[in-house]
Amino acid sequence: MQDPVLVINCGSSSIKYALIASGDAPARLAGLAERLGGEDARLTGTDSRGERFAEPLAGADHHAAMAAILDRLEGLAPVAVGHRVVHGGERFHDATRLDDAVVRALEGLSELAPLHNPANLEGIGATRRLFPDLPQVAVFDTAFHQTLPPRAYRYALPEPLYRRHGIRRYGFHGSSHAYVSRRVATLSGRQDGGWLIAHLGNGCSACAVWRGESVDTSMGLTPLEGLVMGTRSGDVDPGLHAHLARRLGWSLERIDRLLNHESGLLGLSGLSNDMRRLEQAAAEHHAGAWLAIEVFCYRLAKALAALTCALPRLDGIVFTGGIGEHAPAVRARVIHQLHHFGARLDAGANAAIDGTEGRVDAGQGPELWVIPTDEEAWIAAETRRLLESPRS
Ligand SMILES: Nc1ncnc2c1ncn2[C@@H]1O[C@H](COP(=O)(O)OP(=O)(O)O)[C@@H](O)[C@H]1O
Ligand SMILES: CC(=O)OP(=O)(O)O
Ligand SMILES: [Mg+2]
Repeated sequence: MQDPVLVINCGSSSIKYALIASGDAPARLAGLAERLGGEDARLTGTDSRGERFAEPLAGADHHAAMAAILDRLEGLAPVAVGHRVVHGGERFHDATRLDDAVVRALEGLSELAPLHNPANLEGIGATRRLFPDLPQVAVFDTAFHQTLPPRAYRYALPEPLYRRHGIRRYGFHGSSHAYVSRRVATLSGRQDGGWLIAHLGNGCSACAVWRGESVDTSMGLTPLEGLVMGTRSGDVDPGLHAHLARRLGWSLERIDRLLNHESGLLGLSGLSNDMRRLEQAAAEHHAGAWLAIEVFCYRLAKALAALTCALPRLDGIVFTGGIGEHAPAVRARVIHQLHHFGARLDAGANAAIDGTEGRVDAGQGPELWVIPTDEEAWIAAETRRLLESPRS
């Protein structure tokens, strides 16, 4: 494996990793350490022979899980580590080499992405201790959205809140939107096109991309704005916060927990945050599961329709993320609700595609694509780009 970059995507209770070689068809080893901190923690992945493995990691924390991941890399020493960092705030516009001062600045941004940045910092701390001599790079979810114009990134709030406190829309999932928009431009041959990307994972966001640049997106100051997600509410009336505080005496922490952890698909269905589980339950006539899927799809279609305003021309729509890649019924519902844009699915192609790249429109209206995202490939490429640039 040539000059491999280790990519770390640290969540609150999981670490996704990939060791990605350089070259046109880069080899990779990848895996997932999940349920960290619990007795059922485990590490699963693919080894250098392409075989799947599963290893129990009972009680392991992030540091112990990182050590187990390194054991699995079988002596393939990385030349650098690239980290996903969700929030770069006003200060970080591009991939940045990590040192003590950058880590301190990232700690200061944690309150803007409380589900994500603290976990990203755990991963950074663990790998800096394990590899004190390797260059390490932060690749920000917010970086791709640096091209948003003011009309898209400003809230209708008094100007000093923006100028003095950085209260603006930042947007997230940038590595995914960047990777997928490059990929669809290549596959479709439309480098200059206008695209809508729907990234539908546990967190969900949509992005309008014109000529390769993000021009608007559904997430805002924090990764809570916009679409309905697994456990996050997405948009609610901003008056809800004051109402809950006055009527129910709820604290800010309680409201934060409600909107980040107890809402979305989970809150609507009363059953699960997992789309697979909801589709099964809906097939068995569970009313909450039906409603959750209906609200999820309607709100997504409405957001995509609104985002067309950011594009001089709509060439196509791309679905990605676990739900976007694997749930044909969700794609079908959303496209049906966008029929007045001329969007028409090929039902057979839509049903057949599952976790692979392909076009699913009926040959008229905007092109419709499914493209599996690869945030790790984007982060590895950005890490190399930074380290190979003359200024690094
Ligand atoms: N076959 C499937 N059908 C429907 N939903 C699926 C399927 N496979 C995965 N998903 C959904 O994808 C979501 C997780 O997306 P993923 O991109 O893996 O998450 P993360 O944001 O954690 O990377 C879950 O809601 C899961 O149910
Ligand atoms: C920003 C965000 O929502 O990330 P994730 O989908 O990994 O939760
Ligand atoms: Mg994700």
